[in-house]
Amino acid sequence: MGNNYGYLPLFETKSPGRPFLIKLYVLTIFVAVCMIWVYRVRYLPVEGVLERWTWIGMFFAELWFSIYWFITHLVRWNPICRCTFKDRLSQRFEKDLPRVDIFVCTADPEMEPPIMVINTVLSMMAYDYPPEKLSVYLSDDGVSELTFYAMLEASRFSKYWLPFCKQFSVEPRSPEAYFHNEPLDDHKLYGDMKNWIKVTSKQDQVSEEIRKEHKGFSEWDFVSSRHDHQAIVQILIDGRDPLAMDNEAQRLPSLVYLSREKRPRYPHNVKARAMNALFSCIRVSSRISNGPINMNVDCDMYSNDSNSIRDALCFFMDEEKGHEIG
Ligand SMILES: O=c1ccn([C@@H]2O[C@H](COP(=O)(O)OP(=O)(O)O[C@H]3O[C@H](CO)[C@@H](O)[C@H](O)[C@H]3O)[C@@H](O)[C@H]2O)c(=O)[nH]1
Ligand SMILES: [Mn+2]
Repeated sequence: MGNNYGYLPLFETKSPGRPFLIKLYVLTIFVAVCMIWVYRVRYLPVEGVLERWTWIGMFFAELWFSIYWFITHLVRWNPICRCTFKDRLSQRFEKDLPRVDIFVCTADPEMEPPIMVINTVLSMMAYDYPPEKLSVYLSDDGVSELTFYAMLEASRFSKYWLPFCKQFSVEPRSPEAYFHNEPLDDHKLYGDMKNWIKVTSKQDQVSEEIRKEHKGFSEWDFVSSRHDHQAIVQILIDGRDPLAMDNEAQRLPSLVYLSREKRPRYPHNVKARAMNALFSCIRVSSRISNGPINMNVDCDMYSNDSNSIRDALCFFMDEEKGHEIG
């Protein structure tokens, strides 16, 4: 590492070029656009104030759209693509890969149903990355007991889902997306979990039986409202604990539920403040995993490629060109 003798890059920048016919097509439109400008300037009406100003108005509208069109095609004229070499990343850095903290944000259990949120969370937990170096945090601005319950279910389901993904190279690793076209009866575990969450969502409160399953539910005894409550941090899976294992006896990534403190009269600045609670000096993650690489996703965006972290690290960790991009 760091020894540039026999250095092989972790990524490559290629120019696929733009086919000649597309370039020709764009050029013909460009010539046509120029002819419209010439026409507008040459045939400006000399009589009639209204006609004259309408003509000038049309000219400026066309000018504005042509500039927009021109800029759009200028940036597409010579496209480039970047390819990563994940095998080289593994060879050089597998033992020294950095810890990665992933933050998923949610804010409203009605607009962002907990089953969707945990599908995003599960797809992040299932990244192809050393589990002891991966932590997934859910920031819940809706301070919803139901979302916490769904996270508890997800922590249990992950013990089956993660080894299943690895064994069968599942893509994408969101269970809902993967089982999309298949009857849920064939995937009983996921079907059961989904049903439980659905049934619980229909009730006003999480039942007493469920509340007994985790001490974290007691936090909700002190929640006055969505805008008035203490900070809640619950570590559902502690990846630092070597005994946190899936059902194939492999280590699991950390899974943390967080709802930042909110009090009336204090602005809570939507997602931005939630990110501060996660990232800044009072950063919750710094006390748990403190990963130098952080990633943020909205709860409605599951990962559709289990190699995304490794792809990103190829850009960050390339010894010679990494600083140009990462
Ligand atoms: O008080 C809040 C409000 C929202 N969110 C979360 O922030 C994300 C984005 O909010 P949303 O209202 O869904 O905005 P979108 O237009 O879907 O999101 C785009 O626009 C946002 C604001 O420009 C960016 O922050 C997002 O990354 C980007 O995907 C969602 O996960 C929300 O759950 C919070 O965490 N706390
Ligand atoms: Mn959104």
